[in-house]
Amino acid sequence: MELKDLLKKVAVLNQINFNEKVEVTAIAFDSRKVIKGTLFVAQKGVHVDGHQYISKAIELGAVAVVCEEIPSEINDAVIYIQVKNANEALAMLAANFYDHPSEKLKLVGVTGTNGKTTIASLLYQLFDLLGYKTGLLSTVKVVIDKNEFPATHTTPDSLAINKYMAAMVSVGVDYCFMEVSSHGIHQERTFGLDFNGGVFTNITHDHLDYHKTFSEYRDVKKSFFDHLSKSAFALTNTDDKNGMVMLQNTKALKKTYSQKTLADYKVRILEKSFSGMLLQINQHEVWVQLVGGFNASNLGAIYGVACELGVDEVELLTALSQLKSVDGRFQYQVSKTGIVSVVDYAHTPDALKNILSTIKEMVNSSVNIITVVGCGGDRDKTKRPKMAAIAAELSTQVILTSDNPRTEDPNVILEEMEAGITADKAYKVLTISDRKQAIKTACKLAKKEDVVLVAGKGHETYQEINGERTHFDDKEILIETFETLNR
Ligand SMILES: CC(=O)N[C@H]1[C@@H](OP(=O)(O)OP(=O)(O)OC[C@H]2O[C@@H](n3ccc(=O)[nH]c3=O)[C@H](O)[C@@H]2O)O[C@H](CO)[C@@H](O)[C@@H]1O[C@H](C)C(=O)N[C@@H](C)C(=O)N[C@H](CCC(=O)O)C(=O)O
Ligand SMILES: Nc1ncnc2c1ncn2[C@@H]1O[C@H](COP(=O)(O)OP(=O)(O)OP(=O)(O)O)[C@@H](O)[C@H]1O
Ligand SMILES: N[C@H](CCC[C@H](N)C(=O)O)C(=O)O
Ligand SMILES: [Mg+2]
Repeated sequence: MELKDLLKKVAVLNQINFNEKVEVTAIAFDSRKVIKGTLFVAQKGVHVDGHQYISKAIELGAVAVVCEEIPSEINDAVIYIQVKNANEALAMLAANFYDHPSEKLKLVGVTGTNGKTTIASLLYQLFDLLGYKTGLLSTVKVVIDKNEFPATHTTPDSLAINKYMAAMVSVGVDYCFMEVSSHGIHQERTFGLDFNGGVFTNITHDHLDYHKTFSEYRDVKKSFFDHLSKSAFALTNTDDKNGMVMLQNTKALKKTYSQKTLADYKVRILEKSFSGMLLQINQHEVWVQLVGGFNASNLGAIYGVACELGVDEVELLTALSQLKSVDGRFQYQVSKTGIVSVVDYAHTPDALKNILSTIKEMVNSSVNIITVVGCGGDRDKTKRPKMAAIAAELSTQVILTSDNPRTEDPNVILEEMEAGITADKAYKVLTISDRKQAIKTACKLAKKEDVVLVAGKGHETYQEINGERTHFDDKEILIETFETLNR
């Protein structure tokens, strides 16, 4: 593609050696991926400044460089383009390179601390059931119609987003549902995408290592709605105290969903059990196979999105009742001696509180709830004591364990979790750093009808220790353990 076409709508401050006819064959923001004919975008990252790799990129064949600061030494054979914000420039370049695929899809983004994967994946299932070709960008996987690809991020970089969306367009995908993480918004990964709608789930404690304050984290989420267009809809959860804040400055059509207050999409739980819930959504009754108050809320959002996208209500209700739980989100099984085990991706204080409250509401008071939980390394440290305290408050017994220690010492993470346990709860808490042993111990402690909750990893099939990932699957270990124990 010629450079002039690639640069459309990119806010250029300055150019050196400019030649609009130069052919660009690829775009890269990582110097290690540069090949001959590439346009290299230098981004200021969290760890290093991409500007220091400009010469490496040129060595490998970059013909043009987009950067925020022009280097002091210039190569006459290379074009330098200065921009104010390299992340935004990358997003525009990617959209131009792939011919604006987001404009050719009906695209809905889901943001919030918890529920993004659940809502986006269930929307994928729903529209697939309704017979549409559908795409999904989620924490668990990327799906292009029926083809699945592993996900690297909740919200991939803008180049990958546009590439995936172009692939969706090329196979005739109509609808695309994507998770929009706060990192994604802050790093402009979603900049310039043409959203038909946005959904806000909730905002609670997470990622305060990255965003520093809660209000900064909230404002980043809000900026997603600030940028929606007039023809899009903005659907918010008014049960969250920041729900209406998200819509304050949006030009989009404002819509609400709620379990507690009057809303455009109002949900009530009429009946609940481990096998599903009877819901009332806007005067319609529907039996769903998902459980938990938070899923009733998620289904309110899904119903709202489908209605805003024009799906027929009768068709919608039938399809809603067919939705199956998402991988690693409240996945439960019952052992042959009647012990219930639940695997859930709850890795924030709020999610852990919700999942435990949901379990408590569904069992009688004689049932023991044994929770196995850890906190990830190189992530927000302030959630550690909070998650341990919640587990101890709402469980009969707690086993604190490891969850992707990454580059941190697992024992230090566990000490930081233990700091949240008050003396009166200490009797019910064990610490077993080895996650497999922790799960096995929980299974041994459980009796008929007791519930073993293994929280934090959900769909993940690895444990990351010191940068190395080894196979680890909570569900597999539960099955294996119950089999070996013959319980
Ligand atoms: C903290 C964070 O968000 N980091 C993301 C960021 O990396 P970074 O800022 O650390 O990059 P860096 O290493 O400082 O490098 C800066 C620049 O130099 C370039 N570089 C670097 C080295 C080199 O040799 N050559 C070169 O050109 C890099 O490509 C980059 O453009 O930009 C990278 C490229 O887009 C991302 O892959 C990376 O995600 C990392 C892997 C990550 O773990 N991100 C997590 C925290 C994240 O984004 N999570 C959210 C969801 C969380 C949630 O909702 O729960 C997500 O959307 O997945
Ligand atoms: N609407 C909700 N409100 C609160 N908790 C929820 C909600 N939906 C799901 N959860 C809980 O939060 C956990 C994570 O849910 P989910 O994976 O859908 O969130 P996410 O926003 O995609 O998270 P991530 O940012 O890590 O990708 C679930 O396993 C469940 O315990
Ligand atoms: N998207 C979240 C996932 C956390 C999952 C948990 N298992 C962990 O590894 O900390 C993050 O990257 O912070
Ligand atoms: Mg997710």
